Amino acid sequence: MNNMAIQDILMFDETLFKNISAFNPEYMPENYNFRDNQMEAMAYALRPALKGGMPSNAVILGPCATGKTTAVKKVFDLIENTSDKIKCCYINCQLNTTRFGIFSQIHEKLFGHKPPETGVPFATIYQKVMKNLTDNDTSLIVAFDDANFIFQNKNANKVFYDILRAYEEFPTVHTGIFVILSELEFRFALDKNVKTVFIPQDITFEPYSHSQILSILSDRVKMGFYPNVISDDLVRQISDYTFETGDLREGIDILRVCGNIAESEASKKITQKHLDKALSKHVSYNLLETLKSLNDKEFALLKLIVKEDESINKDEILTVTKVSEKFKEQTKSSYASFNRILEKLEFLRLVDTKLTGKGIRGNSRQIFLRFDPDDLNCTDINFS
Ligand SMILES: Nc1ncnc2c1ncn2[C@@H]1O[C@H](COP(=O)(O)OP(=O)(O)OP(=O)(O)O)[C@@H](O)[C@H]1O
Repeated sequence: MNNMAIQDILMFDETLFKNISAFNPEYMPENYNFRDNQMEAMAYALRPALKGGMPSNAVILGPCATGKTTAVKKVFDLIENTSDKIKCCYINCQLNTTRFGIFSQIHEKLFGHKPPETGVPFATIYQKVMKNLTDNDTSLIVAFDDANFIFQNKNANKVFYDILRAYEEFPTVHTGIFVILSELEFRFALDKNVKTVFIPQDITFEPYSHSQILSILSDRVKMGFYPNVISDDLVRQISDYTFETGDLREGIDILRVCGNIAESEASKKITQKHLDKALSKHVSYNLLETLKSLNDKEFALLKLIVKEDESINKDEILTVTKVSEKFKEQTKSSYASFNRILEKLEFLRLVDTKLTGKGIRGNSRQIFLRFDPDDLNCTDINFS
């Protein structure tokens, strides 16, 4: 392609998107329906803190993309616009799993900047945060989104105690936590980990019905595209697909991909052909996000498993021992470190392992991939 053609693409300013950010994962929809009961329950939990009392803790539970994060952020915004007596801090636990990391976020919320990364002990930051809350007579509510990631780090659940038991050292400080979880099994893990101090109420986000999905996607179309860019029939088809996958994010993302395909063909409308193309190259949004969240070593191990899995014969199995030896050779990691990384990949449901009944004391384990690497060919994730 010559430079002129590339410039044409960049300068081509006819767009189907009125607001392309309406299809971004972090977009805050103004029109937010179907979650009034849950948002009311959150408001009731937090209300005591407005009057100088102790807020209630809550577990916010529901499958992926049922609006939990959006609802919490909306309630937090409403609370902070109503009163300066409550500071609400939202933590993405995929990005912050250590006590220090989490308290850095709280520090930033209160002081407008993070503490230095090194040289300041955790206790100093903790004292500073709690003293600020005491001096200003403010309560602290912390929402832990995707809190299951915290259980990965053994020390991190101490952070729940750090927050919930603050009143023992700082008697006037009122604190509460919202724990956001998308799988019921983590609810039990949470009980096991912090039972003694954490007696939460459950706020449940049920999956959206077919008609609710259609309504949400139709709204998003109005926000994101110019009028008449996409027909009702196509939006209905995308809703059907979304209902089947059970993940609203997929539907929102397919709308965006359809728009991009139509635009790349200089079409003024999205057609059936564009939708078919979008669906044929669509890869699960969750899978992509999970893969992108891996650090270098985790990705290296996954890559090795993909490679080894491709190279074995149909009648062979891929064993943990074989992969661990190659991984140690490749990265000079210890066996403990390999095991930790493998556990994380299992936890993220990218791989699975099972005992084969063979090997020493029948302890040999087989590794399986839980996704098809070929599905990722048209993405920027590359295993080769
Ligand atoms: N009632 C709704 N109206 C409009 N958009 C919604 C609604 N519920 C969810 N969404 C949209 O769906 C996407 C996923 O929502 P959100 O991140 O709040 O879900 P979640 O339950 O926290 O998901 P996860 O458990 O995967 O983190 C976002 O783009 C959000 O804007």
